[in-house]
Amino acid sequence: MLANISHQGNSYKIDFSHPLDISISLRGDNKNPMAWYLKHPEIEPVIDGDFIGKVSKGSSVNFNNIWFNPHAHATHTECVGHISSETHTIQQHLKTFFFKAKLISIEPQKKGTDLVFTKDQLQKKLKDFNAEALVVRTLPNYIGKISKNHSHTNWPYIEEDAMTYIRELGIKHFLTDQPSVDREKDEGKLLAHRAFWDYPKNTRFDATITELIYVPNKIEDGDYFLNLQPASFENDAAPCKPVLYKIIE
Ligand SMILES: N[C@@H](CC(=O)c1ccccc1NC=O)C(=O)O
Repeated sequence: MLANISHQGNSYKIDFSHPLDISISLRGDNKNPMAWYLKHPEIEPVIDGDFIGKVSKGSSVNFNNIWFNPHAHATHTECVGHISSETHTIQQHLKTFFFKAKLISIEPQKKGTDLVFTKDQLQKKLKDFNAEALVVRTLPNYIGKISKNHSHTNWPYIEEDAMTYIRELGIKHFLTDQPSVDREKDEGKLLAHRAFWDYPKNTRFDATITELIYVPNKIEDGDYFLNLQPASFENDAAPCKPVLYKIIE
């Protein structure tokens, strides 16, 4: 199914029959990715007296409860409500779901004991940037990311001035394969989150950060359209299935 898209004075063609899924599918065992010191999600049949919600145990339907945390376990999209004292939900603030996007791959730089994404690295990759969404794939990239336990790993993070640069480029939606854009243990500073949303000075309520994506190596760096579709939750963050579409012409 082909679509012709007019976007800011330009025409593009994409093929809806070739989606490039960059989400991680959530599972109820320790092969699910984990962060923030939680154990893995649970997907278990409802048990109520003699009833077990499992066809193989005599029920007419499979009927599971699911326990998970969007920030710790799922490809998830968050709004400024993640760091604000007032309540803001992703459902309230994200109202459109299709964006021009750029995918770049960056190997973070060593800085003391940390690995960081710098402004300089971004500037080199985003010279003639013209999109609403930026997807950053961390190098090295490997399939083990879909079942990694990130807790206590001090993952790579975005430096504050690099995130300010991202905001100043007008990027509304930022996607990363890390559990956070900030340092794992940062005494609650959350400098990159604050810089991205410009919180609390000039808050960008319609801007989002999507974390814990996985971009398979077969997807090349370049320009795409992005369908960013968090599930409808009245919460600061919701599980999400971001999907890229290659621009054919
Ligand atoms: N880096 C913060 C902690 C933090 O961001 C956090 C801690 C527990 C659960 C979730 C967190 N952030 C999630 O997106 C800190 O060190 O205080």
